[in-house]
Amino acid sequence: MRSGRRMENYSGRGPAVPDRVREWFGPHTTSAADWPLDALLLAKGPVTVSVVLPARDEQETVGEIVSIIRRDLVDAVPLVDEIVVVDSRSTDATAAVAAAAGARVVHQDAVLPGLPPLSGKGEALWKGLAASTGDLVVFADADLRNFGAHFISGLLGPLLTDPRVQFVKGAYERPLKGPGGVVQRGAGGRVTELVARPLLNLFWPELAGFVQPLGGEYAARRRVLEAVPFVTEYGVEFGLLVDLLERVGLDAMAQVDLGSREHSSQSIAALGKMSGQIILTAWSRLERQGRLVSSEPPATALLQFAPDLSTAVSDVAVAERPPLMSVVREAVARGPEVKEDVA
Ligand SMILES: O=c1ccn([C@@H]2O[C@H](COP(=O)(O)OP(=O)(O)O[C@H]3O[C@H](CO)[C@@H](O)[C@H](O)[C@H]3O)[C@@H](O)[C@H]2O)c(=O)[nH]1
Ligand SMILES: O=C(O)[C@H](O)COP(=O)(O)O
Repeated sequence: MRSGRRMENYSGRGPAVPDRVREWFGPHTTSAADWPLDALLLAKGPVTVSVVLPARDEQETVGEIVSIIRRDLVDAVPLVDEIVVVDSRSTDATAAVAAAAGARVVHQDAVLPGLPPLSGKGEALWKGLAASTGDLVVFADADLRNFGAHFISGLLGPLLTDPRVQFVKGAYERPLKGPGGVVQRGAGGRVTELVARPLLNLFWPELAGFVQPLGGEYAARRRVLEAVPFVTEYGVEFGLLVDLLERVGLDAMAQVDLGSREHSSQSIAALGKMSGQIILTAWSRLERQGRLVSSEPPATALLQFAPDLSTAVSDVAVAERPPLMSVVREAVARGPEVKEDVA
């Protein structure tokens, strides 16, 4: 593995970074600039790469993202072999825009149609995994507003050059657009900072060195992704980190600094629901790991208040898809036709 970044402390006081995290961070954290395209192409050989973009109502951004990947990583250099957009029940022109830009579009509910449909981002990713074929799979959100090809090539660097690496997560600075469009550097990622990072530090401190544990840009070897469950909704990234830690160990996980990442922010109410889904995902992993024994399952209804104190109740329950490998094995045992793509 390349030599990476040193971990800097904000101040010398207070509790120290755990040795395990500090030792991991340096050699396992690189920057996109460390992975030039010519070096990646040399390393690629016969390995195939799929980019999978989950998209629900992303007609404003998905076209440009697909076009950039096509132009820079398919036409200019043969780094990416397929671009799959998973249309996640969009009600806008996402599917048409993505197809016009050169992606293969699959509809979330049309992949593995024999299974009862589930919902949310985790389901879109799992279906995208089923509908794609590359040895390496790169996931990226379809709502990025400052997308560049380095988001994809950077994530591929450690996987193409080091056989020990199984999973690579994007790291970045996240600006937040506040009232009046004023951009605050480093203020984005509110669920990350208020929910996910504290949960990880408290219960899976080995994962504390991941700069953006919830980020939607990450890549992995197909065989590893097919061997772990996918939590539905917005629990998917948290669940994958915890499950992959258990399956492959921290030293097979890496991160790459991709610079700055801008996306379309959701409302506080929507982020509250996302937080509920992440907390329930953490709960499920604590239970599964035998670290929490409860007499009753958590409630899954979230009551929220508007400024006029009117109320809304939503269900923040998450479900789970089993490792894709087990589903494909079962389907093969049953007979042909496991996948269907509908453009
Ligand atoms: O039902 C859904 C919901 C979202 N998406 C897509 O998933 C991506 C990320 O969704 P978004 O609503 O933009 O999530 P964020 O508010 O940005 O949430 C952050 O935190 C989430 C929880 O970890 C991660 O899933 C996201 O990738 C990460 O950007 C986008 O392309 C969406 O179109 C779907 O495909 N189906
Ligand atoms: O990852 C997160 O924490 C959520 O997507 C919220 O991000 P935001 O605060 O940048 O909107």
